[in-house]
Amino acid sequence: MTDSVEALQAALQQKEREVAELRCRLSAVHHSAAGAVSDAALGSDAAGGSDAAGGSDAADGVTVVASGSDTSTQGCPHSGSCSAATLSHGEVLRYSRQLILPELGMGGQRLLKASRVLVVGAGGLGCPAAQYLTAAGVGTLGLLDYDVVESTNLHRQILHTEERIGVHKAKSAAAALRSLNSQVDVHVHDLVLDSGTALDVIAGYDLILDCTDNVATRYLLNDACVLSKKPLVSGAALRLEGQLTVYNFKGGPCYRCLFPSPPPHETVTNCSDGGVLGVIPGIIGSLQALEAIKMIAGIGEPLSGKLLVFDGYSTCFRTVKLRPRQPSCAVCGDVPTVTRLVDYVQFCGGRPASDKDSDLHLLSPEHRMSVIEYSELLKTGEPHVLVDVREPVELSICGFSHALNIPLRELDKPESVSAITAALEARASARVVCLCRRGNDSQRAVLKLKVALKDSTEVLVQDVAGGLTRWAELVDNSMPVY
Ligand SMILES: Nc1ncnc2c1ncn2[C@@H]1O[C@H](COP(=O)(O)OP(=O)(O)OP(=O)(O)O)[C@@H](O)[C@H]1O
Ligand SMILES: [Zn+2]
Repeated sequence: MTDSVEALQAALQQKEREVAELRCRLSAVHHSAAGAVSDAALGSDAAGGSDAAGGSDAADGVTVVASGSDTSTQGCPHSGSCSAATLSHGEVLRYSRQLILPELGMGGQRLLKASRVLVVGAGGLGCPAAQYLTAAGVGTLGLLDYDVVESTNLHRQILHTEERIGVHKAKSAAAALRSLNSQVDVHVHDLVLDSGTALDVIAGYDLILDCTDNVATRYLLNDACVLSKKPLVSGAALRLEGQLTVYNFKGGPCYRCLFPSPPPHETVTNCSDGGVLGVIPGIIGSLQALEAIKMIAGIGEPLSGKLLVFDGYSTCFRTVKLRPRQPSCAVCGDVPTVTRLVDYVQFCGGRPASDKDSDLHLLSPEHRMSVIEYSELLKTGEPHVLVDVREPVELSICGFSHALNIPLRELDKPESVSAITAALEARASARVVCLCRRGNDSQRAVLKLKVALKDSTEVLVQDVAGGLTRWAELVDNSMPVY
Protein backbone atom coordinates (compact mmCIF):
# COMPACT_ATOMS: atom_id res chain seq x y z
CA MET A 1 0.00 0.00 0.00
CA THR A 2 2.80 2.38 0.96
CA ASP A 3 4.62 1.59 -2.29
CA SER A 4 1.61 2.39 -4.40
CA VAL A 5 1.05 5.62 -2.54
CA GLU A 6 4.67 6.58 -3.05
CA ALA A 7 4.43 5.78 -6.75
CA LEU A 8 1.38 7.94 -6.93
CA GLN A 9 3.23 10.70 -5.14
CA ALA A 10 6.07 10.55 -7.68
CA ALA A 11 3.59 10.85 -10.53
CA LEU A 12 1.96 13.74 -8.81
CA GLN A 13 5.25 15.59 -8.44
CA GLN A 14 5.55 15.48 -12.20
CA LYS A 15 2.07 16.97 -12.49
CA GLU A 16 3.02 19.60 -9.96
CA ARG A 17 5.72 21.02 -12.15
CA GLU A 18 3.11 21.66 -14.81
CA VAL A 19 1.14 23.84 -12.45
CA ALA A 20 4.04 25.56 -10.72
CA GLU A 21 3.08 28.91 -12.10
CA LEU A 22 -0.47 28.55 -10.86
CA ARG A 23 0.76 27.61 -7.43
CA CYS A 24 2.83 30.75 -7.12
CA ARG A 25 -0.23 32.79 -7.76
CA LEU A 26 -2.19 30.90 -5.18
CA SER A 27 -0.12 32.10 -2.28
CA ALA A 28 -2.42 35.02 -1.76
CA VAL A 29 -5.31 33.04 -0.32
CA HIS A 30 -3.15 31.20 2.11
CA HIS A 31 -0.87 33.94 3.30
CA SER A 32 -2.77 37.18 3.21
CA ALA A 33 -3.95 38.35 6.58
CA ALA A 34 -7.23 39.29 5.01
CA GLY A 35 -7.44 36.16 2.96
CA ALA A 36 -8.71 38.00 -0.07
CA VAL A 37 -7.74 36.85 -3.48
CA SER A 38 -6.90 40.11 -5.08
CA ASP A 39 -5.40 41.94 -7.99
CA ALA A 40 -2.35 42.67 -5.91
CA ALA A 41 -1.90 39.05 -5.00
CA LEU A 42 -2.87 37.33 -8.17
CA GLY A 43 -1.91 39.95 -10.64
CA SER A 44 1.49 40.59 -12.02
CA ASP A 45 3.72 40.09 -9.04
CA ALA A 46 3.05 37.28 -6.61
CA ALA A 47 6.39 37.79 -4.93
CA GLY A 48 6.17 41.48 -4.43
CA GLY A 49 2.53 42.13 -3.75
CA SER A 50 2.17 45.20 -5.88
CA ASP A 51 -0.60 47.63 -5.16
CA ALA A 52 -3.69 47.39 -7.25
CA ALA A 53 -4.95 50.41 -9.06
CA GLY A 54 -7.97 52.18 -7.61
CA GLY A 55 -7.93 53.36 -4.04
CA SER A 56 -10.79 51.31 -2.68
CA ASP A 57 -10.22 48.21 -4.72
CA ALA A 58 -10.73 44.94 -2.90
CA ALA A 59 -7.05 44.27 -3.46
CA ASP A 60 -5.87 46.99 -1.11
CA GLY A 61 -4.43 45.94 2.19
CA VAL A 62 -3.68 42.37 1.17
CA THR A 63 -0.26 41.42 2.30
CA VAL A 64 1.48 38.84 0.19
CA VAL A 65 3.87 37.00 2.44
CA ALA A 66 4.92 34.08 0.30
CA SER A 67 8.10 33.99 -1.64
CA GLY A 68 6.22 33.18 -4.76
CA SER A 69 9.28 32.37 -6.78
CA ASP A 70 10.29 29.53 -4.50
CA THR A 71 8.56 26.62 -6.11
CA SER A 72 11.25 24.10 -5.35
CA THR A 73 9.78 22.72 -2.13
CA GLN A 74 7.44 20.10 -3.53
CA GLY A 75 5.95 22.85 -5.63
CA CYS A 76 4.49 24.59 -2.63
CA PRO A 77 5.17 28.29 -2.52
CA HIS A 78 4.85 28.31 1.26
CA SER A 79 7.71 28.36 3.68
CA GLY A 80 8.75 25.17 5.45
CA SER A 81 6.79 26.14 8.55
CA CYS A 82 3.56 26.15 6.62
CA SER A 83 1.20 23.61 8.12
CA ALA A 84 -0.33 23.10 4.71
CA ALA A 85 2.99 22.11 3.20
CA THR A 86 2.41 18.45 3.85
CA LEU A 87 -0.25 15.99 2.99
CA SER A 88 -0.18 12.62 4.68
CA HIS A 89 -0.10 9.48 2.59
CA GLY A 90 -3.69 8.93 3.59
CA GLU A 91 -4.61 12.36 2.32
CA VAL A 92 -2.78 11.83 -0.95
CA LEU A 93 -4.74 8.64 -1.48
CA ARG A 94 -8.01 10.15 -0.36
CA TYR A 95 -7.79 13.12 -2.72
CA SER A 96 -5.91 11.29 -5.47
CA ARG A 97 -8.73 11.50 -8.01
CA GLN A 98 -8.69 15.27 -7.89
CA LEU A 99 -5.06 15.97 -7.17
CA ILE A 100 -3.87 14.23 -10.30
CA LEU A 101 -5.61 17.02 -12.16
CA PRO A 102 -2.87 19.28 -13.48
CA GLU A 103 -5.07 22.23 -12.59
CA LEU A 104 -5.09 21.26 -8.92
CA GLY A 105 -2.02 19.13 -8.20
CA MET A 106 -0.44 18.72 -4.79
CA GLY A 107 -0.03 22.45 -4.44
CA GLY A 108 -3.71 23.07 -4.99
CA GLN A 109 -4.66 20.35 -2.53
CA ARG A 110 -2.36 21.90 0.06
CA LEU A 111 -3.99 25.25 -0.51
CA LEU A 112 -7.38 23.67 0.04
CA LYS A 113 -6.08 22.15 3.25
CA ALA A 114 -4.81 25.55 4.37
CA SER A 115 -8.02 27.35 3.48
CA ARG A 116 -10.74 28.50 5.83
CA VAL A 117 -14.16 28.80 4.26
CA LEU A 118 -17.33 30.11 5.89
CA VAL A 119 -20.70 28.89 4.65
CA VAL A 120 -23.43 31.25 5.82
CA GLY A 121 -26.77 29.44 5.81
CA ALA A 122 -26.94 25.67 6.27
CA GLY A 123 -30.03 25.40 4.07
CA GLY A 124 -30.72 24.47 0.45
CA LEU A 125 -27.56 26.07 -0.93
CA GLY A 126 -25.33 25.73 2.11
CA CYS A 127 -25.77 21.96 2.49
CA PRO A 128 -24.43 20.91 -0.92
CA ALA A 129 -21.81 23.66 -0.90
CA ALA A 130 -20.49 22.60 2.50
CA GLN A 131 -20.67 18.94 1.55
CA TYR A 132 -18.46 19.35 -1.53
CA LEU A 133 -16.04 21.68 0.22
CA THR A 134 -15.66 19.17 3.02
CA ALA A 135 -15.27 16.28 0.64
CA ALA A 136 -12.70 18.26 -1.33
CA GLY A 137 -10.57 18.71 1.78
CA VAL A 138 -10.73 22.36 2.83
CA GLY A 139 -8.86 22.73 6.09
CA THR A 140 -11.45 24.65 8.07
CA LEU A 141 -15.12 24.90 7.29
CA GLY A 142 -17.39 27.24 9.23
CA LEU A 143 -21.14 26.65 9.21
CA LEU A 144 -23.36 29.49 10.31
CA ASP A 145 -27.12 29.33 10.82
CA TYR A 146 -29.51 30.40 13.56
CA ASP A 147 -32.39 28.13 12.63
CA VAL A 148 -33.41 24.56 13.41
CA VAL A 149 -34.12 21.73 11.00
CA GLU A 150 -37.76 21.38 9.95
CA SER A 151 -39.41 18.61 7.93
CA THR A 152 -40.02 21.09 5.07
CA ASN A 153 -36.24 21.46 4.75
CA LEU A 154 -35.46 17.84 4.04
CA HIS A 155 -36.29 17.71 0.32
CA ARG A 156 -33.33 19.99 -0.40
CA GLN A 157 -31.21 20.52 2.69
CA ILE A 158 -29.44 17.26 2.23
CA LEU A 159 -27.12 17.23 5.23
CA HIS A 160 -30.05 17.13 7.64
CA THR A 161 -32.00 14.02 8.56
CA GLU A 162 -35.38 13.05 9.98
CA GLU A 163 -33.71 12.26 13.31
CA ARG A 164 -32.31 15.76 13.47
CA ILE A 165 -35.58 17.66 13.01
CA GLY A 166 -35.55 20.32 15.72
CA VAL A 167 -31.74 20.32 15.96
CA HIS A 168 -29.86 23.53 15.14
CA LYS A 169 -28.97 23.45 11.47
CA ALA A 170 -25.31 24.35 11.91
CA LYS A 171 -24.90 21.48 14.40
CA SER A 172 -26.88 19.07 12.26
CA ALA A 173 -24.85 19.88 9.14
CA ALA A 174 -21.60 19.70 11.13
CA ALA A 175 -22.47 16.19 12.30
CA ALA A 176 -22.96 15.06 8.69
CA LEU A 177 -19.76 16.75 7.53
CA ARG A 178 -17.64 15.31 10.30
CA SER A 179 -18.69 11.82 9.35
CA LEU A 180 -17.93 12.60 5.72
CA ASN A 181 -14.43 13.92 6.40
CA SER A 182 -13.02 13.84 9.90
CA GLN A 183 -9.87 15.66 8.76
CA VAL A 184 -11.77 18.88 8.17
CA ASP A 185 -11.97 21.23 11.13
CA VAL A 186 -15.69 22.01 11.16
CA HIS A 187 -16.71 25.06 13.19
CA VAL A 188 -20.31 25.62 14.24
CA HIS A 189 -21.68 29.17 14.46
CA ASP A 190 -25.14 28.77 15.85
CA LEU A 191 -26.16 32.42 15.68
CA VAL A 192 -27.89 35.15 13.69
CA LEU A 193 -25.42 36.91 11.46
CA ASP A 194 -26.00 40.61 12.03
CA SER A 195 -24.05 43.84 12.26
CA GLY A 196 -22.86 42.91 15.73
CA THR A 197 -21.51 39.48 14.84
CA ALA A 198 -20.52 39.52 11.17
CA LEU A 199 -17.03 41.04 11.19
CA ASP A 200 -15.82 38.93 14.08
CA VAL A 201 -17.01 35.70 12.52
CA ILE A 202 -15.72 36.54 9.06
CA ALA A 203 -12.30 37.43 10.47
CA GLY A 204 -11.64 33.72 10.98
CA TYR A 205 -12.09 32.84 7.30
CA ASP A 206 -10.51 33.47 3.90
CA LEU A 207 -13.56 33.20 1.73
CA ILE A 208 -17.29 33.42 2.37
CA LEU A 209 -20.28 31.72 0.74
CA ASP A 210 -23.62 33.49 0.90
CA CYS A 211 -26.14 30.66 1.09
CA THR A 212 -28.85 32.71 2.78
CA ASP A 213 -32.28 33.65 1.64
CA ASN A 214 -32.97 37.26 2.54
CA VAL A 215 -31.99 40.66 1.28
CA ALA A 216 -30.87 42.14 4.60
CA THR A 217 -28.32 39.37 5.09
CA ARG A 218 -27.11 39.72 1.51
CA TYR A 219 -26.27 43.40 2.06
CA LEU A 220 -24.75 42.63 5.45
CA LEU A 221 -22.50 39.90 4.05
CA ASN A 222 -21.54 42.03 1.09
CA ASP A 223 -20.49 44.96 3.23
CA ALA A 224 -18.73 42.75 5.76
CA CYS A 225 -16.77 41.06 2.95
CA VAL A 226 -15.85 44.37 1.32
CA LEU A 227 -14.72 45.80 4.67
CA SER A 228 -12.78 42.62 5.42
CA LYS A 229 -11.42 42.38 1.86
CA LYS A 230 -12.70 38.88 1.27
CA PRO A 231 -14.39 37.40 -1.77
CA LEU A 232 -18.03 36.40 -1.49
CA VAL A 233 -19.60 33.59 -3.50
CA SER A 234 -23.28 34.37 -3.78
CA GLY A 235 -25.98 31.89 -4.76
CA ALA A 236 -29.73 32.00 -5.06
CA ALA A 237 -32.39 29.46 -6.00
CA LEU A 238 -36.13 29.70 -6.41
CA ARG A 239 -38.70 27.51 -8.14
CA LEU A 240 -36.75 25.97 -11.07
CA GLU A 241 -34.19 28.71 -11.43
CA GLY A 242 -30.87 29.54 -9.89
CA GLN A 243 -28.23 32.26 -9.97
CA LEU A 244 -24.59 32.45 -9.06
CA THR A 245 -21.89 35.11 -8.96
CA VAL A 246 -18.72 36.10 -7.13
CA TYR A 247 -18.50 39.52 -5.50
CA ASN A 248 -15.57 41.57 -4.37
CA PHE A 249 -12.96 39.58 -6.20
CA LYS A 250 -10.01 41.08 -8.04
CA GLY A 251 -11.61 44.49 -8.29
CA GLY A 252 -14.89 43.10 -9.58
CA PRO A 253 -18.23 44.50 -8.49
CA CYS A 254 -19.85 43.98 -5.14
CA TYR A 255 -23.55 43.40 -4.48
CA ARG A 256 -24.10 47.12 -3.82
CA CYS A 257 -22.44 48.04 -7.13
CA LEU A 258 -25.26 46.13 -8.81
CA PHE A 259 -28.04 46.91 -6.35
CA PRO A 260 -27.35 50.22 -4.62
CA SER A 261 -30.72 50.04 -2.91
CA PRO A 262 -32.86 47.11 -1.79
CA PRO A 263 -35.51 45.81 -4.17
CA PRO A 264 -39.16 46.61 -3.40
CA HIS A 265 -40.59 44.22 -0.84
CA GLU A 266 -43.24 42.84 -3.19
CA THR A 267 -40.66 41.78 -5.77
CA VAL A 268 -38.89 39.47 -3.31
CA THR A 269 -40.20 35.91 -3.12
CA ASN A 270 -38.83 33.20 -0.90
CA CYS A 271 -38.85 29.41 -1.16
CA SER A 272 -41.56 29.14 1.42
CA ASP A 273 -43.95 31.22 -0.71
CA GLY A 274 -42.65 30.61 -4.22
CA GLY A 275 -41.48 27.03 -3.81
CA VAL A 276 -38.26 25.45 -5.00
CA LEU A 277 -37.42 22.11 -6.57
CA GLY A 278 -34.86 20.60 -4.22
CA VAL A 279 -32.28 19.82 -6.86
CA ILE A 280 -32.03 23.48 -7.98
CA PRO A 281 -30.25 24.73 -4.84
CA GLY A 282 -28.31 21.46 -5.06
CA ILE A 283 -26.93 22.56 -8.43
CA ILE A 284 -26.27 26.15 -7.41
CA GLY A 285 -24.77 25.22 -4.04
CA SER A 286 -22.44 22.77 -5.77
CA LEU A 287 -21.38 25.53 -8.15
CA GLN A 288 -20.70 27.79 -5.17
CA ALA A 289 -18.34 25.14 -3.88
CA LEU A 290 -16.71 24.99 -7.32
CA GLU A 291 -16.12 28.74 -7.36
CA ALA A 292 -14.68 28.60 -3.87
CA ILE A 293 -12.31 25.76 -4.79
CA LYS A 294 -11.26 27.61 -7.94
CA MET A 295 -10.44 30.77 -6.02
CA ILE A 296 -8.58 28.93 -3.29
CA ALA A 297 -6.57 26.85 -5.73
CA GLY A 298 -6.22 29.56 -8.36
CA ILE A 299 -7.89 27.51 -11.04
CA GLY A 300 -9.58 28.96 -14.10
CA GLU A 301 -11.72 32.05 -14.08
CA PRO A 302 -13.92 32.72 -11.09
CA LEU A 303 -17.35 34.07 -11.90
CA SER A 304 -16.57 37.67 -11.02
CA GLY A 305 -18.36 40.43 -12.93
CA LYS A 306 -20.60 37.78 -14.45
CA LEU A 307 -23.84 36.19 -13.38
CA LEU A 308 -24.61 32.57 -14.13
CA VAL A 309 -28.32 31.98 -14.61
CA PHE A 310 -29.57 28.41 -14.53
CA ASP A 311 -32.95 27.61 -16.02
CA GLY A 312 -34.12 24.22 -14.85
CA TYR A 313 -37.07 24.18 -17.26
CA SER A 314 -34.82 23.90 -20.27
CA THR A 315 -31.73 22.73 -18.36
CA CYS A 316 -29.88 25.69 -19.71
CA PHE A 317 -27.04 27.81 -18.31
CA ARG A 318 -26.52 31.39 -19.42
CA THR A 319 -23.82 33.81 -18.35
CA VAL A 320 -24.62 37.49 -18.24
CA LYS A 321 -21.95 40.16 -17.98
CA LEU A 322 -22.50 42.37 -14.97
CA ARG A 323 -21.67 46.02 -14.69
CA PRO A 324 -18.17 46.56 -13.31
CA ARG A 325 -17.29 47.90 -9.89
CA GLN A 326 -18.92 51.30 -9.54
CA PRO A 327 -16.62 54.12 -8.39
CA SER A 328 -19.77 55.59 -6.81
CA CYS A 329 -20.54 52.43 -4.82
CA ALA A 330 -21.38 53.23 -1.20
CA VAL A 331 -19.12 50.51 0.17
CA CYS A 332 -16.48 49.56 -2.42
CA GLY A 333 -16.45 52.85 -4.35
CA ASP A 334 -13.73 55.46 -4.47
CA VAL A 335 -15.25 57.47 -1.64
CA PRO A 336 -17.18 54.95 0.42
CA THR A 337 -19.90 56.19 2.74
CA VAL A 338 -20.41 52.79 4.35
CA THR A 339 -17.23 52.35 6.35
CA ARG A 340 -18.70 50.13 9.05
CA LEU A 341 -21.65 47.80 9.25
CA VAL A 342 -25.04 49.47 9.51
CA ASP A 343 -28.55 48.37 10.48
CA TYR A 344 -29.46 46.19 7.50
CA VAL A 345 -32.99 45.43 8.60
CA GLN A 346 -33.67 49.17 8.67
CA PHE A 347 -31.79 49.63 5.36
CA CYS A 348 -34.13 47.05 3.84
CA GLY A 349 -37.22 48.90 4.99
CA GLY A 350 -37.73 46.88 8.15
CA ARG A 351 -37.73 43.55 6.33
CA PRO A 352 -36.33 41.00 8.77
CA ALA A 353 -33.05 39.18 8.18
CA SER A 354 -34.90 35.92 7.75
CA ASP A 355 -37.44 34.61 5.31
CA LYS A 356 -39.74 33.55 8.08
CA ASP A 357 -43.17 34.90 7.44
CA SER A 358 -43.89 37.85 9.57
CA ASP A 359 -47.56 38.38 10.24
CA LEU A 360 -48.87 41.36 8.36
CA HIS A 361 -51.36 43.67 10.01
CA LEU A 362 -52.92 45.53 7.13
CA LEU A 363 -56.58 45.53 8.14
CA SER A 364 -58.72 47.06 10.83
CA PRO A 365 -60.57 44.55 13.08
CA GLU A 366 -63.93 44.89 11.27
CA HIS A 367 -62.27 43.54 8.14
CA ARG A 368 -60.93 40.44 9.85
CA MET A 369 -62.50 37.34 11.30
CA SER A 370 -60.88 34.52 13.22
CA VAL A 371 -61.01 30.91 12.03
CA ILE A 372 -63.44 30.22 14.89
CA GLU A 373 -65.70 33.02 13.65
CA TYR A 374 -65.55 31.61 10.15
CA SER A 375 -66.47 28.14 11.38
CA GLU A 376 -69.46 29.73 13.17
CA LEU A 377 -70.42 31.51 9.96
CA LEU A 378 -70.37 28.18 8.14
CA LYS A 379 -72.55 26.60 10.82
CA THR A 380 -75.15 29.37 10.63
CA GLY A 381 -75.22 29.00 6.85
CA GLU A 382 -75.14 32.75 6.39
CA PRO A 383 -74.68 33.42 2.67
CA HIS A 384 -71.31 34.76 1.69
CA VAL A 385 -68.73 34.41 -1.06
CA LEU A 386 -65.48 32.77 0.00
CA VAL A 387 -62.62 33.81 -2.27
CA ASP A 388 -59.56 31.57 -1.98
CA VAL A 389 -56.71 33.74 -3.28
CA ARG A 390 -54.06 31.02 -3.42
CA GLU A 391 -52.47 29.82 -6.63
CA PRO A 392 -54.32 26.99 -8.44
CA VAL A 393 -51.54 24.50 -7.68
CA GLU A 394 -52.22 24.93 -3.97
CA LEU A 395 -55.88 24.03 -4.27
CA SER A 396 -55.03 20.38 -4.80
CA ILE A 397 -53.33 20.29 -1.40
CA CYS A 398 -56.29 21.43 0.68
CA GLY A 399 -59.12 23.97 0.69
CA PHE A 400 -62.89 24.45 0.73
CA SER A 401 -65.04 23.15 -2.10
CA HIS A 402 -67.44 26.10 -1.79
CA ALA A 403 -64.68 28.65 -2.46
CA LEU A 404 -64.23 30.71 -5.58
CA ASN A 405 -60.58 30.49 -6.57
CA ILE A 406 -59.13 33.75 -7.83
CA PRO A 407 -55.37 34.11 -7.28
CA LEU A 408 -54.33 37.34 -5.61
CA ARG A 409 -52.46 38.51 -8.70
CA GLU A 410 -55.68 38.36 -10.74
CA LEU A 411 -58.00 39.85 -8.21
CA ASP A 412 -58.23 43.32 -9.67
CA LYS A 413 -58.95 42.13 -13.22
CA PRO A 414 -62.46 43.16 -14.39
CA GLU A 415 -63.44 39.52 -15.00
CA SER A 416 -62.50 38.62 -11.43
CA VAL A 417 -64.56 41.45 -10.00
CA SER A 418 -67.48 40.42 -12.24
CA ALA A 419 -67.23 36.82 -11.02
CA ILE A 420 -67.38 37.97 -7.40
CA THR A 421 -70.29 40.36 -7.91
CA ALA A 422 -72.16 37.66 -9.85
CA ALA A 423 -71.60 35.18 -7.00
CA LEU A 424 -72.80 37.76 -4.47
CA GLU A 425 -75.96 38.34 -6.49
CA ALA A 426 -76.58 34.61 -6.93
CA ARG A 427 -76.34 34.11 -3.17
CA ALA A 428 -78.18 37.32 -2.30
CA SER A 429 -75.22 38.20 -0.12
CA ALA A 430 -73.22 41.31 0.68
CA ARG A 431 -70.29 39.57 2.32
CA VAL A 432 -66.98 38.51 0.76
CA VAL A 433 -64.50 36.49 2.79
CA CYS A 434 -60.91 36.17 1.54
CA LEU A 435 -58.79 33.16 2.44
CA CYS A 436 -55.19 32.15 1.83
CA ARG A 437 -52.56 29.83 3.28
CA ARG A 438 -51.33 31.88 6.22
CA GLY A 439 -53.36 35.08 6.37
CA ASN A 440 -51.06 37.58 4.67
CA ASP A 441 -52.24 37.40 1.08
CA SER A 442 -55.85 37.37 2.27
CA GLN A 443 -55.28 40.81 3.82
CA ARG A 444 -53.75 42.08 0.60
CA ALA A 445 -56.79 40.63 -1.18
CA VAL A 446 -59.18 42.56 1.06
CA LEU A 447 -57.35 45.80 0.28
CA LYS A 448 -57.51 45.08 -3.45
CA LEU A 449 -61.19 44.13 -3.35
CA LYS A 450 -62.17 47.18 -1.33
CA VAL A 451 -60.85 49.25 -4.21
CA ALA A 452 -62.25 47.01 -6.95
CA LEU A 453 -65.71 46.85 -5.33
CA LYS A 454 -65.81 50.52 -4.40
CA ASP A 455 -69.10 50.92 -6.30
CA SER A 456 -70.72 48.35 -4.04
CA THR A 457 -70.23 50.21 -0.78
CA GLU A 458 -72.64 47.93 1.06
CA VAL A 459 -70.42 44.86 0.49
CA LEU A 460 -68.39 43.85 3.55
CA VAL A 461 -64.99 42.39 2.64
CA GLN A 462 -63.11 40.46 5.32
CA ASP A 463 -60.29 37.97 5.59
CA VAL A 464 -59.79 34.85 7.67
CA ALA A 465 -56.91 35.66 10.02
CA GLY A 466 -54.16 33.04 9.91
CA GLY A 467 -55.71 31.35 6.86
CA LEU A 468 -55.81 27.62 6.32
CA THR A 469 -52.78 27.05 8.55
CA ARG A 470 -54.67 28.49 11.53
CA TRP A 471 -57.81 26.61 10.46
CA ALA A 472 -55.88 23.33 10.55
CA GLU A 473 -54.46 24.26 13.94
CA LEU A 474 -57.67 25.37 15.68
CA VAL A 475 -60.65 23.99 13.79
CA ASP A 476 -59.83 20.94 11.69
CA ASN A 477 -56.55 19.18 12.17
CA SER A 478 -57.32 16.71 9.41
CA MET A 479 -56.42 19.52 7.01
CA PRO A 480 -52.82 19.23 5.76
CA VAL A 481 -50.43 22.06 6.54
CA TYR A 482 -47.81 23.06 3.99
N1 LIG B 1 -28.79 36.42 9.13
C1 LIG B 1 -28.74 35.08 9.17
N2 LIG B 1 -28.02 34.47 10.14
C2 LIG B 1 -27.95 33.12 10.20
N3 LIG B 1 -28.56 32.31 9.33
C3 LIG B 1 -29.29 32.86 8.34
C4 LIG B 1 -29.42 34.27 8.22
N4 LIG B 1 -30.22 34.54 7.16
C5 LIG B 1 -30.57 33.34 6.64
N5 LIG B 1 -30.02 32.34 7.35
C6 LIG B 1 -30.18 30.88 7.09
O1 LIG B 1 -29.97 30.64 5.72
C7 LIG B 1 -30.64 29.44 5.36
C8 LIG B 1 -31.27 29.65 4.00
O2 LIG B 1 -31.64 28.43 3.48
P1 LIG B 1 -33.06 28.07 2.87
O3 LIG B 1 -33.70 29.23 2.26
O4 LIG B 1 -32.88 26.85 2.04
O5 LIG B 1 -33.77 27.60 4.19
P2 LIG B 1 -35.07 27.91 5.03
O6 LIG B 1 -35.10 29.33 5.45
O7 LIG B 1 -35.02 26.87 6.06
O8 LIG B 1 -36.25 27.57 4.03
P3 LIG B 1 -37.81 27.81 4.11
O9 LIG B 1 -37.99 29.06 3.30
O10 LIG B 1 -38.38 26.61 3.46
O11 LIG B 1 -38.20 27.96 5.54
C9 LIG B 1 -31.67 29.16 6.43
O12 LIG B 1 -31.32 27.98 7.11
C10 LIG B 1 -31.60 30.38 7.34
O13 LIG B 1 -31.81 30.05 8.71
ZN1 LIG C 1 -19.56 47.96 -4.69
